[in-house]
Amino acid sequence: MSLAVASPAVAGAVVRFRDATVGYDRHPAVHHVDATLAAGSLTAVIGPNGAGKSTLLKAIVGLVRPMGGAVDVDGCARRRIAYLPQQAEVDRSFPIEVFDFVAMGLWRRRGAFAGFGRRDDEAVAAAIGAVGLAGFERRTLDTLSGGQFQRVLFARLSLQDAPLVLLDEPFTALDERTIADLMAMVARWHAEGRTVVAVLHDTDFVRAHFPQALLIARHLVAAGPTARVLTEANLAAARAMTEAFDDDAPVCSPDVRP
Ligand SMILES: Nc1ncnc2c1ncn2[C@@H]1O[C@H](COP(=O)(O)OP(=O)(O)OP(=O)(O)O)[C@@H](O)[C@H]1O
Repeated sequence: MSLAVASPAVAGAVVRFRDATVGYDRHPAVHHVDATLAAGSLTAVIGPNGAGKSTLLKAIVGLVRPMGGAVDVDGCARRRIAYLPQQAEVDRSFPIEVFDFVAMGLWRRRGAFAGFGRRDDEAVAAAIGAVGLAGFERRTLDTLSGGQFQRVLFARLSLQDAPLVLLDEPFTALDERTIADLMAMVARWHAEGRTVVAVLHDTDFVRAHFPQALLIARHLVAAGPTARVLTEANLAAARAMTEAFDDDAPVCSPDVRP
């Protein structure tokens, strides 16, 4: 399997959280976040269950609007962001073949009504081959294993050629080989200059592979170089903050800080 497909350098996007409070039905899930993800950075978002990690990614994509402050993306139109939701949120009962599903990555880039030429077919086949699934082109999604389906999702993401890639728990329930292959793709996107953000739970894995980290527990605990963020003191603070959080708390005033 070859993952070493050369690509030209890409200008990565910049993400800025400016006193951002984001939530649902006027109940904040994550409060007053100030942080910047630099162009070309590779950042892990880490924190306990319910800390607001997925909510932060949805705010970047524009699926959830900030209730206070702002979440700005420079250098990538929101529709061009390559976003991988948690597996549980992806419906694969739709009867579509692997080839056509991966080809949707090109549509995201060019618009649904652009013509499809031979070079596009070759690009789709190459993306499927690059994730080790050559020969699976005509299989329908519902016949794939969980790991194979995740590879298909990565193939589609790679065709989007996006300046900003957001991955929500991309390695959950995968074997070591699949994690290594997909992490190699993430590292390559980073090397190409893209800005990459991944929600992860495994702190050792983050220390080994992610130079930047953002630790949240309903509030921002720390952001910056991973070694300075993932300290025992910060991780304990994150646990304590989540345990203290009251899900039935009244609507947050954007002016009140913790
Ligand atoms: N669609 C929604 N409507 C209402 N509340 C929601 C919605 N999605 C998430 N929440 C709430 O927002 C809070 C943060 O959820 P979020 O999914 O962002 O956490 P997370 O850090 O990604 O958690 P996990 O590690 O368990 O995936 C939780 O209290 C959750 O119940």
